Amino acid sequence: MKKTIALLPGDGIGKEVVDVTVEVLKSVAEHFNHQFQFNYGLIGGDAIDQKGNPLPEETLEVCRNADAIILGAVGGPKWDQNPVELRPERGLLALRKELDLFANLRPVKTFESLLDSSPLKKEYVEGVDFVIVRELTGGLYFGKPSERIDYNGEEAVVDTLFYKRAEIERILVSAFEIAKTRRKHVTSVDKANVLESSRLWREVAEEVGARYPDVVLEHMLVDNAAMQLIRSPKQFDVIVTENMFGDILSDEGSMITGSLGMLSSASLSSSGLHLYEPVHGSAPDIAGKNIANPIATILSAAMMLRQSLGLEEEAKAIEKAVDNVLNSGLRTADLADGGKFATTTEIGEEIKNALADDYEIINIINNYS
Ligand SMILES: NC(=O)c1ccc[n+]([C@@H]2O[C@H](COP(=O)([O-])OP(=O)(O)OC[C@H]3O[C@@H](n4cnc5c(N)ncnc54)[C@H](O)[C@@H]3O)[C@@H](O)[C@H]2O)c1
Ligand SMILES: CC(C)[C@H](C(=O)O)[C@@H](O)C(=O)O
Ligand SMILES: [Mg+2]
Repeated sequence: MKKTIALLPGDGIGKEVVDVTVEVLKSVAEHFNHQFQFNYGLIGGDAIDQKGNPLPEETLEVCRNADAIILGAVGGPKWDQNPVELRPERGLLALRKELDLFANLRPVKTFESLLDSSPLKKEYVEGVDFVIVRELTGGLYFGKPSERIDYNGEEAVVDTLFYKRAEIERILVSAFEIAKTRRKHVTSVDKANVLESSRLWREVAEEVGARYPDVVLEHMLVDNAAMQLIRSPKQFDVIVTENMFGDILSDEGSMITGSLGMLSSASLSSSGLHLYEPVHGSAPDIAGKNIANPIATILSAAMMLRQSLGLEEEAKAIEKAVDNVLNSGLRTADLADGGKFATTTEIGEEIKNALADDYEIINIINNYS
């Protein structure tokens, strides 16, 4: 199979984790006889420095001509004082909007070998398996006005939480469709006791829910949801929520697995061109040290193989290799609890080795069948 993958490493550890992920994908391509063409694009701070624009037109073209997109992360202190249109995050938001990447899936699933790495007690995290379906192209992130204003001579500021009914409906439909393939339970998270946007959200959730009689719909206020994620995370199957609530709850959810460096994501569009990225950011505090955990990005690549390229066996091979490496006790610093740790590139190498062992087994089985 011949496929084109757009690579947008971005800033900070984004580059380090994407580099390692590409090596893993090359190994998969070689062994499963695929041709992956990797086309790079600039985004974020790097793009501002080189092109004066956090999302240059060339990058959009690279994405539009690809079968799928992998992104590292954007941002860093170097650009934090820039005017809003020259902030790295603007590049990512513009990309999400341009490509209509409205459904952000963030699976939170614990790994047996990492049960002791979570700050939560083992009995609370064992068996946790839910997915956050985060609306990604609306809400507070995109509503206008969003600006500083003069309010009767006083400095003031306004951000706008804006949703069209259809935008709420399509993300809820996505959540229910996903729930149908899982444990058939949707928790719709909102702040309906305060926000009008949440009251419309709840109304639409009820309407969409009625079309899925086999799926249980539950509403939960976001402050309670933040608490329930820690108190009893196993109760969740599919959490669907608006853009900013999803951003916050997914970073919180990541700690159930032990580290933000473990959480992968897929941003799905209406057009079929999807983007895959770790949930974490550019981590300026550890950038350039070769100590970042690349697993979130590697698992995002597995999601890409499954969802965008239809390569289920290859996706499973990566997930199994990650599992094997973690089972062997190897950890990046974020999971090593102050003990001995492996570097970003070492983890990548070990995942490639684990893949190679797996291919060998596949070959042996094929030769005997
Ligand atoms: N999708 C994205 O591109 C994205 C996401 C979040 C934040 N950001 C940007 O990243 C910059 C830094 O933001 P932040 O520090 O709040 O969030 P962050 O996610 O970059 O880092 C938060 C903490 O988690 C650690 N961490 C994150 N990923 C890790 C990994 N793979 N391995 C080990 N440790 C990891 C970091 O070292 C840091 O201590 C900001 O400019 C922000 O806008 C970008
Ligand atoms: C960098 C930032 C714009 C982004 C977001 O808030 O969506 C990030 O935190 C994420 O979770 O992907
Ligand atoms: Mg975030």
